[in-house]
Amino acid sequence: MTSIGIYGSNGRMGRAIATIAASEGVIVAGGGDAGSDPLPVAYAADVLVDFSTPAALESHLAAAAAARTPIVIGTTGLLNTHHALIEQAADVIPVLQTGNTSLGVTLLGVLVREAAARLGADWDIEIAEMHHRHKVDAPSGTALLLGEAAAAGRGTRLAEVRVDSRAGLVGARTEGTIGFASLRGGSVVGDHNVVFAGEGERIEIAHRADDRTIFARGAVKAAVWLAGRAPGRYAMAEVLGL
Ligand SMILES: NC(=O)C1=CN([C@@H]2O[C@H](COP(=O)(O)OP(=O)(O)OC[C@H]3O[C@@H](n4cnc5c(N)ncnc54)[C@H](OP(=O)(O)O)[C@@H]3O)[C@@H](O)[C@H]2O)C=CC1
Ligand SMILES: O=C(O)C1=N[C@H](C(=O)O)C[C@H](O)C1
Repeated sequence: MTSIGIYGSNGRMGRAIATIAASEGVIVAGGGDAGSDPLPVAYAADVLVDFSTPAALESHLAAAAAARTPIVIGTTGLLNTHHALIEQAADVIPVLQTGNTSLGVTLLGVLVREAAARLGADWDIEIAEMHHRHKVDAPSGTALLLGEAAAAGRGTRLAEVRVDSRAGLVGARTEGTIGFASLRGGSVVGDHNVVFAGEGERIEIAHRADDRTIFARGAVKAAVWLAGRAPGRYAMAEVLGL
């Protein structure tokens, strides 16, 4: 039976993950939150899940690497420096990082990549997301994941074509860019809409999360799947067999 340690255990996601773990016979070996030492739980658990804050990621990765414990990272708002630390950690432990652990969004990423690959660069790609009023990062990790998928479908890197927001006299749209728009309000769990806008027609592919259970279920599944793997980077699509 797999045991997990939860970084961000008192948060919205941490609590949802503990509930799903209990219902699936996965043991919660411990948790960590602001101000706690991440090392004891890293040694106590078979695998760690991190749904906390980017500022804590470095210490969580260091603890996971010291204890040689695999880690699933769901925390969003990550910078290039965090991604570099994740790459380093993956030399010694299995790491799975994703902006969205749900089955629906993981499949959406595959569909978006495929659509972007088949449609010409004259089809403009825009990604809109809406989340609850408490969310602190924008664009959402999911929107960025979908943007990466679209960029990959076009054979480019998101960093080269990303436009985060528009306000004022910004000029006409540059062909090949991928635009993002973020809305915040109420209790919205997570809505994402990818728009492919062509001349005279438009394709929209959307995902709506009704409940955090979908992320928690994916996180627990990923954790169980990751335990005992060789060091390296892994993807949610592998966990789900997509
Ligand atoms: N990948 C995915 O599928 C999903 C990712 N997320 C992401 O997960 C993250 C958490 O979301 P959510 O649960 O809603 O956020 P919450 O604000 O509800 O929870 C954050 C948790 O992180 C803890 N925390 C804060 N600072 C530290 C620290 N230094 N060390 C350890 N823990 C710390 C908080 O502890 P304390 O209460 O003590 O401050 C709290 O328990 C966000 O980045 C969010 O975008 C969310 C949903 C799905
Ligand atoms: O903060 C959230 O709530 C969510 N965060 C993730 C993101 O940034 O995409 C996943 C989900 O949309 C909910």
